[in-house]
Amino acid sequence: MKKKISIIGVPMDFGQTRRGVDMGPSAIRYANAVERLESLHYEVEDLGDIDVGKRASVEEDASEKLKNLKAAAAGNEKLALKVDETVKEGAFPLILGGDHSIAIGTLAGVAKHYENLGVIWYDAHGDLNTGETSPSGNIHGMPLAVSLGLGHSTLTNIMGYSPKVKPENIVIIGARCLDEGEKDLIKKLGIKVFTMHEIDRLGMTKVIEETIQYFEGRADGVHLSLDLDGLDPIDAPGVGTPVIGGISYRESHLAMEMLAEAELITSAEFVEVNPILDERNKTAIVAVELMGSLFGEKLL
Ligand SMILES: NC(=[NH2+])NCCC[C@H](N)C(=O)O
Ligand SMILES: [Mn+2]
Ligand SMILES: [Mn+2]
Repeated sequence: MKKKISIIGVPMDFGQTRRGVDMGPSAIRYANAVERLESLHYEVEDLGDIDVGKRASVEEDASEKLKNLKAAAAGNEKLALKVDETVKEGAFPLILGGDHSIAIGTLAGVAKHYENLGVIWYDAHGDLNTGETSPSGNIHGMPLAVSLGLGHSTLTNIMGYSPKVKPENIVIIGARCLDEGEKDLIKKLGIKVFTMHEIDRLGMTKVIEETIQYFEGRADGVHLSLDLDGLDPIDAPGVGTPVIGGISYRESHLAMEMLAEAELITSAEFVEVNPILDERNKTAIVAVELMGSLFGEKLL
């Protein structure tokens, strides 16, 4: 039977302050995401974009540290409902961002269908901040904490349950920029992290082998949350918070190919593509190429 992939775009930019990341879903579609997956013999349904509203349409509380909190929460509520529907239907949810705050909605919609949802957080950052530890107030730096049940209740309560994931079911890959509070939380909760140091030292093959092993017998599904800034800015320049010294294009393909072979991933999102900061849509094109590998594309 042909597996069905349901694509959901989320033109969200409330989670940070740079403009343009709301155009990420369009840029990824223009890079032929649907055609690419269809060529791999999947049934692909593009459900269009979630209506996240305009910046000025919601009145925000001026004393709130979390920027655009109400607007971000409302958009994520809608996304969570849509994702929930696609999982119920038996389709593979593939979410196109948008800034990384959308992982709050994605995980809210996915995690209720699993006893022990695993999460691979492919990212230069930990996104483990709360209002107390965040240096910026940007919600895109908080989604993993929120999914652990930490942070503002407006966000943790989305879909009416919390936490969405357990610390022992998370693997972070590509970290090279962590705030102090995030480092403390990682140590306190014992979250598994492959920093760039481990990737250099072990090689990506070993990193993904260990990741797959780690989830064996532990997780009943695994969500891949891929922030394009996990890659080196040379390969993925169109992101709002680039950090040099990242995962290479080749290493990323290898990672996706190994995950495809292991048939581990049950939902995925590709986030932080900002066409305004990009070079000739390069970052969106890389995202689509990685999707190809994740869904089993091979040269021969
Ligand atoms: N999804 C991202 N690109 N997150 C970047 C977060 C940067 C920084 N740690 C912050 O909390 O503001
Ligand atoms: Mn990041
Ligand atoms: Mn991120």
